[in-house]
Amino acid sequence: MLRLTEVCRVHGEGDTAVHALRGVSHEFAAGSFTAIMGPSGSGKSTLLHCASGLDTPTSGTVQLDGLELSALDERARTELRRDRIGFVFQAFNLVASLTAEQNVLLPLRLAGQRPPATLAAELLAEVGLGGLGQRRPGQLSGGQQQRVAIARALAARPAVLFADEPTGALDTTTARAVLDLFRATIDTHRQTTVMVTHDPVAASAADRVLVLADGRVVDVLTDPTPALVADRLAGLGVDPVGSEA
Ligand SMILES: Nc1ncnc2c1ncn2[C@@H]1O[C@H](COP(=O)(O)OP(=O)(O)OP(=O)(O)O)[C@@H](O)[C@H]1O
Repeated sequence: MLRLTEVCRVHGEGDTAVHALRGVSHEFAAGSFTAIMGPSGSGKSTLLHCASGLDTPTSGTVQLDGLELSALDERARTELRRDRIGFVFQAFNLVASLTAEQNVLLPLRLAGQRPPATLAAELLAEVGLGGLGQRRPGQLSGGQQQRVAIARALAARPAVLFADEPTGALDTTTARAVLDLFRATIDTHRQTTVMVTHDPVAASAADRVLVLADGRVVDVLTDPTPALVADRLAGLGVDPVGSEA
């Protein structure tokens, strides 16, 4: 389980200090799928970075399965990110010169492991890309590239998967397929999944939606529908369609 307790993050000091998070507490149950929403500047990225150990809270704690991230030194935190946490980004971040299979195995290889030759093909088959393992990113569609990125993120069988606008660069149908893939992999592997999104439709694929405003959790929506999410955001002055970058 991933637990945030009174997490605050202040950028800068004195007059120019920005309070990006102002005491966020939340438990992300093992195997749950949570979307993070909120107006621009409300602290979504900062929350993702603090929860994943990429950034350190100014105060408060982040615990993954009882292990407190801020108590670890930088090296131990890097190892924890590598072994227990997966990341998926809007821009896919694949290496253009490598094949899909090589991209999927790259993090494991960089960690000094020698994964079995069949692992990449298995992971790619799992995300619906069986037979495309020898293609390079430039020979794949956007949705297929995001599937490669998801297979790569899942290669180490992480406890938590963080996704930052994973459908932001995809058309509606492809986005839906990627969200369905998240759900299928959660059902199979039970990885806790946390996704930042501006899209109420994407958010409604999650079990619950955490709504941030001005660095605080102002709402938690369970069994979200696109209409409910859009309505809640409109109440915060956000135009969900207009805010979709
Ligand atoms: N490195 C930084 N230095 C100073 N201020 C920062 C830094 N990173 C973020 N901030 C500020 O912290 C606040 C929260 O930023 P954050 O990026 O977490 O918001 P967000 O909800 O992800 O926004 P968006 O939807 O626009 O991506 C903003 O006011 C932002 O300007």
